Amino acid sequence: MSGYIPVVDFSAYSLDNKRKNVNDADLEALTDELMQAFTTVGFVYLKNTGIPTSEVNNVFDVYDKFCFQPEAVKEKYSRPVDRTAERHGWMALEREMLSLVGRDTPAPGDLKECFNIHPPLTEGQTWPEEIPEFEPVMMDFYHKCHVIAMRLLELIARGLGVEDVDGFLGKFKYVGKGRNGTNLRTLRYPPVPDVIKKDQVRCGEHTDFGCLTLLFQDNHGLEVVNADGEYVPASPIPGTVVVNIADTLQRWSADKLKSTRHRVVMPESPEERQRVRRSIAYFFHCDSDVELNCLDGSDKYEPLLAREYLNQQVGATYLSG
Ligand SMILES: O=C(O)CCC(=O)C(=O)O
Ligand SMILES: [Fe+2]
Repeated sequence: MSGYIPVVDFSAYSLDNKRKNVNDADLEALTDELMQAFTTVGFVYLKNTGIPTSEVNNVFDVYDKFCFQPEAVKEKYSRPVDRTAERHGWMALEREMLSLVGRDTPAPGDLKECFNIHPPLTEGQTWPEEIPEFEPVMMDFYHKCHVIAMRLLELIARGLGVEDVDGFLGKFKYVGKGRNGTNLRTLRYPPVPDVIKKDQVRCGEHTDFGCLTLLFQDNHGLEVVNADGEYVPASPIPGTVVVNIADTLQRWSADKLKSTRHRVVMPESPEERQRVRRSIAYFFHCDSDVELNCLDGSDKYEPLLAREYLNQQVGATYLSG
């Protein structure tokens, strides 16, 4: 733990706290702390969110169960290769390469296996019937993340001085209902094989596309770029969730909020290389048809639909195959 990423106590606005019981002075202090971090580092560790660790572990276990299914079963839930398809479904090892947008040298696929959950399911999409608890466990977790993300967003809007905070929150009304890119992704990085391809990593260097990301992790490997452009570890701290600003919110805030590059590296020691890494990312997006006008009233960026911006960002990312 480098100490570079601050730990912020979210008790004042945790899931256990009903909105009407929340103390405004506490929220203001929390907002200041979050803004300090999100305008510089772009990342925080959030503790006391009210999401129990047992539920996080349950999501890891349910996804493990899926990963241990025969390949033919998993294939049934494979996400279509078509880049324009909705982001729902399973992606096999090496199927995706996350790397900086615009990078032009092809790199090997990431050594990870992930499942994107993007409700509501549309035609042809199904929940894994082999694991009956998959849908309820994932959806319950999705809803908890949604509440935390909305609360964070409200504080960020206040911190940015947005006048119509409710109006701003209203630009996220289709989360989980369609016309919105929010998705929950479970990830499993298997033990590192003896032979790997040149430049192959667990998850390539990138920034996230949406507005905010919540990331739960059980093992080392995540690294975040610091102010000097160097990677520092963002190792798991028990009981916390990593939260970071993503590209859409950076652009929308006219770069006041920072979307910071990060990656997941291979462990060095032979013992560590044998350890699986599991993580869960909740990618929180605004509604697809929102027009991104700089929230500070400036014209730093041209107005652009969130959907169009997302498509630009996603374009260079997915390996077909
Ligand atoms: O697995 C992780 O910890 C990071 C994954 C990630 O950054 C992503 O999928 O955007
Ligand atoms: Fe990421």
